Amino acid sequence: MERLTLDVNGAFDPAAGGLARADLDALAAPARAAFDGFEARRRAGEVGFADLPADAAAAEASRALAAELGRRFENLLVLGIGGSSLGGRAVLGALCHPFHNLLPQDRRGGLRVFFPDNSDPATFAALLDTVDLERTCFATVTKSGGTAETMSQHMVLRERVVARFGEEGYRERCVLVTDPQRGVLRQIAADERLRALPLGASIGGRFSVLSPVGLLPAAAAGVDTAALLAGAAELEARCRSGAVLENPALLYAAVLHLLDVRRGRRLHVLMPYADALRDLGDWFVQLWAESLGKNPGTGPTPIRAVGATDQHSSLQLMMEGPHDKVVTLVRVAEPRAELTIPLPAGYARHPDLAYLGGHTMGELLEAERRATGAALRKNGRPTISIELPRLEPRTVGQLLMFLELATAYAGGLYGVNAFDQPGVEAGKRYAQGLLGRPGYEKYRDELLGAPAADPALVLG
Ligand SMILES: O=P(O)(O)OC[C@H]1O[C@](O)(CO)[C@@H](O)[C@@H]1O
Repeated sequence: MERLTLDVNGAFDPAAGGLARADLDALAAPARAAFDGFEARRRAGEVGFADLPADAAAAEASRALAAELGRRFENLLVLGIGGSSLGGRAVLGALCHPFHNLLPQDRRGGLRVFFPDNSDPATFAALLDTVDLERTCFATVTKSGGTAETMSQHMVLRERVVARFGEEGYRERCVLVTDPQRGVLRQIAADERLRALPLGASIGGRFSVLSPVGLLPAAAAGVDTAALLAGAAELEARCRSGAVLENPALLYAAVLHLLDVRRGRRLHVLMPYADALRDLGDWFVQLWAESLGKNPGTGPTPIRAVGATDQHSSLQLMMEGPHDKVVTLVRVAEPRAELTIPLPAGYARHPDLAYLGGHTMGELLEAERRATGAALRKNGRPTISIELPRLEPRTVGQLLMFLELATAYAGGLYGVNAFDQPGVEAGKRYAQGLLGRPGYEKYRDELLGAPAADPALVLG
């Protein structure tokens, strides 16, 4: 069976300053409590992400809307930020051709999909000037409906589209994904008679990749979302035990937690040896950081890296810097494509290069992964290994659900609520005050009334 494998031996290696089995045994009861706590919230209907693979109606609605858009348009712009963008981007990165958007339509098998997830006008203006608006539709994705970055993009694009194609043309081009129960976008959907897919109240943004938030762009790009969800369901079914050695996501959460609190390894590096999982690293960073970084000063720091690229960048720090990191190395056993490295006649007499001849690039990447793991452990740095047989919708679905469940359990182990993000609100309030949002005057005044900066500390 094609399934994800987790190997935590590298976290128990004495040479790597790893854990003892007794550490894990001592965590059995807290791990079970974390599992039970999550399951209780799930049963109460508070936290719904683990049940998304079973939501056939949501999946079908996403597929149907994607198919409809695909018949009429060539480009899809996904307007969203954070969890309303990163999940879809991770799925497309993992499963589509690396240059999906550059391929001709007959080789793409779906729409071109863009994720302009920032309110940086330079990028957004360039994107709008580049795509053919006639052939472009857009999905405005925001659970709250009020995210300034997303809604600013929506309002800019809406104006252009209405100016060129009229209200009817706007209605054809714009779809929404939002919470059907609350938020201003729900009201706009009704007022403007826009098609909207629901994002249930129990699905937090960063846990929404298997909801219409991730499924709509994935289906639009041609990903087999049924297989993606089937893989997620398979992984969820493997995680129905509160016994740490019977539940892979619970074991992963437990080992990372123990390495933090017992060994001071509070920087958690996720390092896939596959370019296709680069964006998944960004998705994981939001998942782990927003879920676990909570008052009062709790939480590990997630870091994303990519092998072998980061062997020539941050690896030096991981290898010899502070003993505060654990590296999860992700292997994809069978690369999507393979290239044999030829040995030109003139190179054979250079032993520094000749050894490469006849190997495949996949063999090189795999040797680097094995070697880097071994070197890290020998240097006193613990590692964890995750392996996928290959990158396909089922295995990627497994990986997504694995990391989501691990995050939920880790919340219990750290004693924090993994499903809120109060810390991001303070900055939003100040920004909205500066922009003149009614009711936010006191935040503007507080910001502008802050003690004057010391000019001696400003150079330039
Ligand atoms: O989907 P929304 O409500 O626009 O939120 C976008 C993102 O903003 C946050 O609320 C804060 O960064 C994230 O949790 C969320 O994924």
